[in-house]
Amino acid sequence: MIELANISKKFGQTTVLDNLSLSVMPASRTVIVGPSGSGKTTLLRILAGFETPDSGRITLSGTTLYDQHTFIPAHQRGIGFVPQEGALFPHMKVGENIAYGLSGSKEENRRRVAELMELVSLDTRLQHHWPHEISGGQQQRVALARALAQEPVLMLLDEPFSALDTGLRAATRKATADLLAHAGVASILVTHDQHEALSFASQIAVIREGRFTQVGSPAEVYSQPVDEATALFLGDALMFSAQVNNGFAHCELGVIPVSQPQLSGEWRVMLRPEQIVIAPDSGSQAITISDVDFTGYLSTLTLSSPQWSTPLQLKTVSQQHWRVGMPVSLAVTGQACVLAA
Ligand SMILES: Nc1ncnc2c1ncn2[C@@H]1O[C@H](COP(=O)(O)OP(=O)(O)OP(=O)(O)O)[C@@H](O)[C@H]1O
Repeated sequence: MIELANISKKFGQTTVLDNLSLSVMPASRTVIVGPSGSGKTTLLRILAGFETPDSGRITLSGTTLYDQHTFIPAHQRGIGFVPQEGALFPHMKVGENIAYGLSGSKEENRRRVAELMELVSLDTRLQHHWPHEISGGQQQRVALARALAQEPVLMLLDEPFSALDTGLRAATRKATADLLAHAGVASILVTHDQHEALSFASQIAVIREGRFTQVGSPAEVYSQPVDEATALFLGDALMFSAQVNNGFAHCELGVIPVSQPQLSGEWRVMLRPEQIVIAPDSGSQAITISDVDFTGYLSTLTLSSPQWSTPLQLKTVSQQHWRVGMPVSLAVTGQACVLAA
């Protein structure tokens, strides 16, 4: 539905976006995730029409929004934009904020505002409040309702939940995802929070230094990251040097099947911590717990073995019976991922 092809952008001498291409399907949820300064906001602003790229092409449902000869301005793109906090006009009441840009009669607009407030689960009585009189989560819903009022086919969300505390953030994120799915609106969410990315997305695009390092489903990008930086960006990971052949990695943890059986040679391989099962074991394996860092639901165990060059740190669900000095055995479930770099 929206296609970006070879989008590049420089600010002065600095390349901020470097030849980015991406396809977003109708009614899908794409998340662009990457560290601070990697170009996420710049890309969203280019899509919205607030910024012009230096080269490339953007099309929406077959219509060219940008190329060397075309620039469709923001208000004609049919794209909604919900920025970070502070999105509401402070001098307008909630209802006026939502109605901003509606072109119907007073009565029609009043009805539409009420409909939109219901859609985003806001009490319609709040329309008479000033933005500063409502909570951060409610303000974000107002911003979303205002963007939905334009009936966009694509919604751009620039870290819209970042000012909310953890519980409200997860609830608002879920409500927004459900709402957009119900309305059949495709969305592109920008975040530097990996949990948010994995939870919201049907497609994740990982961006680093203005380039997409990987685009895929959350499960794919999480379990099959292309490189160490992408692996670590999306969650805890254990990396090992391994000799790979015939579909197996031979490493300090033993012999583990790999997900890319066509590869052979010396590689780094990755496991997610939940792939490792720890059991008390006084047998011959001689792995011992040398430290337990208890943080509630999760603990970080330091595990040592005379056969290993360095101890292994493993974040895992806490167990009461763990003690320093305890002998354990490890079992690996699933496949290790061979990392390209
Ligand atoms: N208008 C501008 N003029 C000059 N440089 C800019 C401009 N806008 C952004 N930049 C630079 O472009 C780079 C990418 O910025 P951008 O805001 O797109 O990153 P981001 O990934 O959204 O970061 P964050 O997660 O911190 O919001 C940064 O180095 C930033 O300083």
